[in-house]
Amino acid sequence: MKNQAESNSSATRILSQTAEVDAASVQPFPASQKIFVAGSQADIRVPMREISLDDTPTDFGGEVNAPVRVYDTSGPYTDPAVDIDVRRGLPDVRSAWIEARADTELLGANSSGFTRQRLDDAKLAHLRFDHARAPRRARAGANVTQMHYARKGIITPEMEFIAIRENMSLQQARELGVLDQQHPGDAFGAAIPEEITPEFVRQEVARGRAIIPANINHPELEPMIIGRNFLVKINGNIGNSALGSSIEEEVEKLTWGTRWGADTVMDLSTGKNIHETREWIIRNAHVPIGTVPIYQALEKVGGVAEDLTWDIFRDTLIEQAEQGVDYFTIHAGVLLRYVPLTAKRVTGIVSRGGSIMAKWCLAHHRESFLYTHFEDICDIMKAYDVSFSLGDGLRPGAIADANDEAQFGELETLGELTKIAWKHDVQTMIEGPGHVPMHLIKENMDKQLRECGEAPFYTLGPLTTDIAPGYDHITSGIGAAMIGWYGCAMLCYVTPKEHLGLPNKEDVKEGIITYKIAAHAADLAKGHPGAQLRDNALSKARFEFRWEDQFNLGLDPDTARAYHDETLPKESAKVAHFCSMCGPKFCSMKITQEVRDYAKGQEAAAAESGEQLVTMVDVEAEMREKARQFREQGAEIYHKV
Ligand SMILES: C[C@H]1O[C@@H](n2cnc3c(N)ncnc32)[C@H](O)[C@@H]1O
Ligand SMILES: Cc1ncc(COP(=O)(O)O)c(N)n1
Ligand code: MET
Ligand code: SF4
Ligand SMILES: [Zn+2]
Repeated sequence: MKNQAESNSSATRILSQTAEVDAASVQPFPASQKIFVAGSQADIRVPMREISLDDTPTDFGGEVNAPVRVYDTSGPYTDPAVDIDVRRGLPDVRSAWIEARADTELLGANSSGFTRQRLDDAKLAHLRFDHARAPRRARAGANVTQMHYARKGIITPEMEFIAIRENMSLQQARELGVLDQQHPGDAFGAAIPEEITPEFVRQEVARGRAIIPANINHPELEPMIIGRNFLVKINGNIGNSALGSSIEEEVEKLTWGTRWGADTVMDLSTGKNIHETREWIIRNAHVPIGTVPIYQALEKVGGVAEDLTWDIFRDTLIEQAEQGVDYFTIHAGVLLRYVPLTAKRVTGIVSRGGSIMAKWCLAHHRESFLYTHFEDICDIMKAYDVSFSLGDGLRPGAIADANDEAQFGELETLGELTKIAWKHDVQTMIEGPGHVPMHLIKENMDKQLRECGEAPFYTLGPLTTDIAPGYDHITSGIGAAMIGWYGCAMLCYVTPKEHLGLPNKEDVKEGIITYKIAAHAADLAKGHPGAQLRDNALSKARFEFRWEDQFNLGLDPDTARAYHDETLPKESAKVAHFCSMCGPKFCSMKITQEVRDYAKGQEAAAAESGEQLVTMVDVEAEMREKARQFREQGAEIYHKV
């Protein structure tokens, strides 16, 4: 793979002719089929992955195991019916829905001066994406946010798509009887319904408790939702830096990251050709894309924070909104009076956006233009439906700095800004820390819910200790699982390279899998309906020594299979009742099976002789349980589908 410097120097290499999709990102998942669940109109087709399972071996009962449907973030890349060409971009999902609302117009030209300048620059021809879309904007006076429609009582196709997606065929699973055991969970006051309906999605968006990041200029997007009463989501960060990476590598990180489960992706590029890199990313992204516009604005003023102006920033917002960015991180809560509160911190201000704004504020001795122009920013957001991700510019970057006055002062300001954004019907989530020891995490969640009127929280980790550089996906995965359980709606991943360097494609996968684990562990602990289905199926496959099913039901089948095969590569080992951990004589699950077989034989003999025995099965308890299940299912027959 070429780096940026190399690809710039090769005059013959024209990206719009040569770029190729990453081959690994378009492989089908093993034993999986891409299926689409239909909505109320033909063009609402909700993707899911269906994993088919082997029958249970006859010595375990010989039953058929129903296929398991899982949430699918991999998009058209794993759809055999779609011919992927990254030079053309992805198929259109939403344009007809957007047009049908009749409140937007296609523009004859881009509204951003910077965009027009880039398009006119002949020197950029070799980097340009050839199939840019004509920009769309709200008609004069119109507000095109999902929150605005929700508050008017309108259920959009996006909302219906999301309801089907979040339910993940839970209803079908219940009918098949595969969800016969799930722990109730403890959701700390979240209000997760038994079934997600389009009307529930609308209500949550209307009251600001959930957001649907979906810019009208990003019609390739498969709608998803971020909110405490929905499945916990994860974000993966990508993007170049001054010291490395190319457009192709970044598109590769995008497709690789969403393959493994990224629900949204942030392009945090700060290096060369930020505009062109983003164009390639968005046109090839079926997930929402977030950015931090102040990074590119700083690039435009040569990296001198004091030289930033509202005009440059405003043009950058419009430039990015017309490309299709779905959410903007805006560090508008960094107020002058909070900056001195960071003076005694161990690591000061670790947020890039936060440090840039702190510098500007001190240099001008004024509140930042992000704060003073906040309502002007709202006006731009609602003309394209870009969501706010209010940045935590003063988050702690060290365990010692957690939950300090600067951090919590900023959070209070973010609460005030949330209310202003909501006045404009602009969708809003709030960014959170950072480096926080476990016992101080819950206070972050509780304060955020209180200050920000339950707007979704979106946290970086948190990292629960500072002592493991090289393993910060783990130090932060621990905190992410905890805060997800407490009610955080989206977990921003941290890769093993955190604090050390720019993550590559492998780091992206490592970070995503770690965060899928954290998010799912949180869903389970919250008692999210249906969350335990996949666990139950995997545990059953494990106990029945269905090795292929155990691999295929996992988050990373490739690694699971490779680890198993490292010591027992032969095909015959795939039916063995042991693995190389304990070997055939010490396999506890095998011995359990022998205990059960033995007990069965004993019980039969005792029944004949009339002798009293300790039995494996409490017959009366079984009957009571069956009666309870029957009552429960009976109630569900009348549940509206
Ligand atoms: C806010 C967080 O964003 C991440 N971050 C910042 N820039 C990039 C990039 N180009 N690629 C991936 N992650 C990035 C870091 O992990 C940081 O902690
Ligand atoms: C969860 C999350 N992700 C990304 C950023 C942006 O980075 P920065 O604040 O360093 O500019 C952030 N503040 N919070
Ligand atoms: N690791 C830092 C943090 O915790 C960020 C460094 S890169 C902006 O937020
Ligand atoms: S990750 Fe590296 S460049 Fe970024 S703040 Fe930390 S030390 Fe500085
Ligand atoms: Zn850090």
